[in-house]
Amino acid sequence: MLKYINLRGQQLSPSQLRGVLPRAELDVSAALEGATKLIDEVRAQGDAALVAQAERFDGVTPTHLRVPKAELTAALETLDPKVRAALEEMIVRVRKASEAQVPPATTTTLADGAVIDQRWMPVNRVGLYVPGGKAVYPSSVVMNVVPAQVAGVTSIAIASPAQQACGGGIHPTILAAAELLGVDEVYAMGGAGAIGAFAYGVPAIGLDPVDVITGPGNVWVAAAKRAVSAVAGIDAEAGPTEILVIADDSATPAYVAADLLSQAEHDELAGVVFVTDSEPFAEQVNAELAAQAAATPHADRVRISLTGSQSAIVLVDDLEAACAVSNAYGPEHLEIHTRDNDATLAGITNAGAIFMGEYSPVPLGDYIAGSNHVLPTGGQAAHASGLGAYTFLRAQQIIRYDRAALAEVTERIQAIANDEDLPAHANAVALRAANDGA
Ligand SMILES: NC(=O)c1ccc[n+]([C@@H]2O[C@H](COP(=O)([O-])OP(=O)(O)OC[C@H]3O[C@@H](n4cnc5c(N)ncnc54)[C@H](O)[C@@H]3O)[C@@H](O)[C@H]2O)c1
Ligand SMILES: N[C@H](CO)Cc1c[nH]c[nH+]1
Ligand SMILES: [Zn+2]
Repeated sequence: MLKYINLRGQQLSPSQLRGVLPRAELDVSAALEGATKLIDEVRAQGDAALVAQAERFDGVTPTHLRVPKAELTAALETLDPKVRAALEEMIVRVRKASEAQVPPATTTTLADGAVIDQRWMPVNRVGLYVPGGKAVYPSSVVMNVVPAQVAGVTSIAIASPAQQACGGGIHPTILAAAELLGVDEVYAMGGAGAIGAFAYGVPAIGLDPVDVITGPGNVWVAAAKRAVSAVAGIDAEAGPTEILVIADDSATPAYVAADLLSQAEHDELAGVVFVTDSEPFAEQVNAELAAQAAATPHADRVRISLTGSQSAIVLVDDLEAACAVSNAYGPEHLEIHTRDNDATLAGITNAGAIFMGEYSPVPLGDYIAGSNHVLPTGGQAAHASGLGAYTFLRAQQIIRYDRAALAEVTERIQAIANDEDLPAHANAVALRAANDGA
């Protein structure tokens, strides 16, 4: 089912590894031009472009671009109680874990009367994207909204594509999740156009520009976030899902295969990579995968994902080499199924989230572990974090020096300022020293 890349007996550098590891042909860079055109349409034509894009890509005219409050209320009232209970548990766990992501304010005293405070300020307004193309993602409402609320953001807008199956409305479970969390600014708009609408605003529907845009999405959404990132802050690009599993022959083939399959069902562009030091075990997992893939409801999508250029089994000499492969790839999700999982973890540097052992599969993190499922893709785990309360916070330093503390460093400031040929800087402190008779 998965093709093999055999790296045994080779000592490759991280950049050489990146050259041979699988990646999707349609990546964010390739989608950038198309996404930018869709954003430009929204900038120029506002709501008319959003409606035209929904008709073109979602095959439906949105009933309203701005969802009326009554629809949100009705969606929660009619929500299946079991789904409501699951959402509520997810909210509780994600909120607890997100609260641990707010750094404390600090005060550092450098000398008498010389103090630097650091505080963490939430941004004012955010636009949160909730995907809704091949699947609908009420869980992403929770994963976006809860950390924003924990950070203290007061103005929250949500966007999700209009659904043909819902007659041009947003899927009711998404609306119910928004209502459960007390968010009532919800727009039926999807893809790159929705990201453009958040970044630049759409006055005709009362949508003001936001400071930060977060949330997962397909390659067009991820490209649009990159395109607007000079205008609004973004989280990681969080594009088509990826899973990389490191396993040795102590693991259970059916579990490894099921977890690989779980992420393949998101998108034909989903990346599925399995790294192992055991060829017989690789064959068992591949056979399991073929059997499970044939029987899964989204078999067509899964087959395209598993056989695409972005998916493979990578054979390595040992688990140290497996970690090197994983670090070079920088997966969104890394699962570790080895005899000594913590020893393997010690070799890992780059990953969006790490799932340890047979009983911590990725779908646990997708829904209810308490961790956030909005995670960096396309190798961005090398420099980016998953979504968290910190995504909505800015560190601000507050400088408090009194007269004596400034006098103590005046000479040093003058020395550096003059060396940089910035004498007005030197003068600003010299003036105070002169006034104080120093
Ligand atoms: N990395 C993460 O944290 C994470 C989390 C959850 C989901 N995901 C990913 O989110 C994605 C969800 O994708 P989806 O498609 O189901 O929903 P989506 O809402 O992201 O995308 C649907 C929208 O894409 C646009 N679109 C569709 N075809 C297009 C085309 N040819 N050109 C331009 N725009 C087009 C349309 O505007 C449509 O409304 C999947 O790839 C999934 O793997 C990622
Ligand atoms: N696996 C996705 C993150 O890449 C998140 C998700 C939401 N629903 C199901 N799965
Ligand atoms: Zn998932």
